Amino acid sequence: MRTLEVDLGDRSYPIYIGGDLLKQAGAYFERHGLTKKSPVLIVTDKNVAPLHLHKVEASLQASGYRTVCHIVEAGEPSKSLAVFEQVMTTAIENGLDRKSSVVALGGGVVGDLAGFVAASYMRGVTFVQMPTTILAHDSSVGGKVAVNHRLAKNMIGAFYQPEMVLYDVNSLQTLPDREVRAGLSEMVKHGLIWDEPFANWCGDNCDKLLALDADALEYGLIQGCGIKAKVVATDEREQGLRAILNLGHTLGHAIEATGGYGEYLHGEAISIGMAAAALIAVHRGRDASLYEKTIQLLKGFGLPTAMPQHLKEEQLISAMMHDKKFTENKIVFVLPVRIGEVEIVSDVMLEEVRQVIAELKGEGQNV
Ligand SMILES: O=C(O)C(=O)C[C@@H](O)[C@H](O)[C@H](O)COP(=O)(O)O
Ligand SMILES: [Zn+2]
Repeated sequence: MRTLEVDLGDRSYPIYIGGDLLKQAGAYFERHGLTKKSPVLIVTDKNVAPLHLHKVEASLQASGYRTVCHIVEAGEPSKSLAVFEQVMTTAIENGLDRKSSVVALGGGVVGDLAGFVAASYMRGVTFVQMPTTILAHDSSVGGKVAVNHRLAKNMIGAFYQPEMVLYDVNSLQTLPDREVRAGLSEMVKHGLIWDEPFANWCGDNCDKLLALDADALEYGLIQGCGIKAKVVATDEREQGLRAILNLGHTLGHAIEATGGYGEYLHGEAISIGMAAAALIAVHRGRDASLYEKTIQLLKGFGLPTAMPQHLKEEQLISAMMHDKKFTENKIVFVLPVRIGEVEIVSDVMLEEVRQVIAELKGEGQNV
């Protein structure tokens, strides 16, 4: 088991990464001094519940905790205000109080939803992240919690840090192939924004990662979480540096919203977004090899890098304009400088984006 620290002063917290941690949930709760007098709400989804819920419940109950569960539909549509209200109802009806904890057992959707419940219930209760996907190595660290609005992704939310992240890597072994690839998209992103050797390592170990080789996976997750933890510790509330974690997300979020939040997984959408960012950078004078290397890396993981034909340019542009990254009439883009380094730019013109959308449509479908 490895422990990484997200260093945020008196709100610092550990990320525990290792095997069979869900079965030890009760011991970790005790280690963190979480009270046994108040109920614990576990939020999970219909895919994760049959696989992992019993382990967490059994462990917490064996340690003397009273647990309550709320199981949502799997998938992005559960990140909605309607589902948020349903989880709140469960919390109220089961007598959660200010000393209660909310556990997110699942991937990014469950983490963001449960985190926003934790941040809002009685103005904030203890939040514990138990990620069960590769993608969640990114989303479970850093405290961004939110639900979506029909018009734009993650529009209603908060910065709310967890008490701990309990990352049981064994839980990844049952992930469907599509989820594996989509999760690795965020891992590749961490290499692209921060660490060229790690980006190269991802490329070299693509087959092992896709085959869920335990050692490769654990190494990749430790590196990815480590990069994320460093960036968040430097700029918790995204006043500057933290925006680099948004590589691929400007267009990526627009693709998710335009696709109705059901068509593309987050990791797939940001893969196309990362290809777009690299192409914009090349149009602005970076070496063409930057785009080639980026898409080679993404394609190695079977990730899409072409813009789906049926997504209308105007709808994508309009979705981008509703995004948080649109301020003072400018769209903020994270653009690669080279592999392992990015810059945050706010002077990308709509014409440049239109051109790239058109060019990436010409790439054909390559999922
Ligand atoms: O933690 C961050 O900061 C990120 O940007 C990580 C992203 O991968 C993640 O998808 C995040 O939720 C996007 O945040 P948003 O502020 O653009 O909604
Ligand atoms: Zn993301």
